[in-house]
Amino acid sequence: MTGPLLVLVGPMGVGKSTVGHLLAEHLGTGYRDTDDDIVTAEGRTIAEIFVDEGEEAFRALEKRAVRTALTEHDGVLALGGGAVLDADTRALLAGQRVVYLSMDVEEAVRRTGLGVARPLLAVNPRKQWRELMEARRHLYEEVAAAVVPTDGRTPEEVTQEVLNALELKEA
Ligand SMILES: Nc1ncnc2c1ncn2[C@@H]1O[C@H](COP(=O)(O)OP(=O)(O)O)[C@@H](O)[C@H]1O
Ligand SMILES: O=C(O)C1=C[C@@H](OP(=O)(O)O)[C@@H](O)[C@H](O)C1
Ligand SMILES: [Mg+2]
Repeated sequence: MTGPLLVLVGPMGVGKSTVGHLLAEHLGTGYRDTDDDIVTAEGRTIAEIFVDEGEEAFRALEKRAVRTALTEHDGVLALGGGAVLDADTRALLAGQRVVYLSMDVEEAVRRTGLGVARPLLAVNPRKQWRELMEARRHLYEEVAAAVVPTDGRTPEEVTQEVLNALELKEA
């Protein structure tokens, strides 16, 4: 199997970026995040892209960024929370070691707060998060080889659970 050592999916704020960095450290490999790739390539924040061009345009950039990263990167890869909405992306993930980091709604609201960094949660985050999860939960489950709940766990504990779930040894 080629491609990343593992891929993290899950909703906004679940800790994909935080845990992804820790996993890369523990595994002695590189970390890559498709949101960061898009920001670097575009020279704009995710929020700016949403405001300037809308979600559809962001999804097109995201789709390309995920495909490129899956080809180029052999370490830990974190995707944006909505990447699994795209059917072609889900097909590409079918051959990968994908971990779904999950959490409940109260934890989600605590972690994402009310900031503007995540435009999809800018108004009424609790309701929006519930609706997003209704639409996405089955997609995360579909692509995942393992599900790791993060509620009440520190990023370090989540990292260990991911390593255990995939039976990966630390470097
Ligand atoms: N296991 C955890 N417990 C508590 N807070 C966490 C945990 N994982 C991440 N966080 C915090 O939640 C916020 C979102 O984390 P982030 O890694 O950016 O999530 P994602 O990339 O999935 O959107 C950050 O403030 C981070 O410090
Ligand atoms: O769930 C989503 O649709 C999104 C998640 C974000 O990434 P994180 O999951 O890393 O916050 C980012 O890609 C964008 O704001 C849209
Ligand atoms: Mg992230």
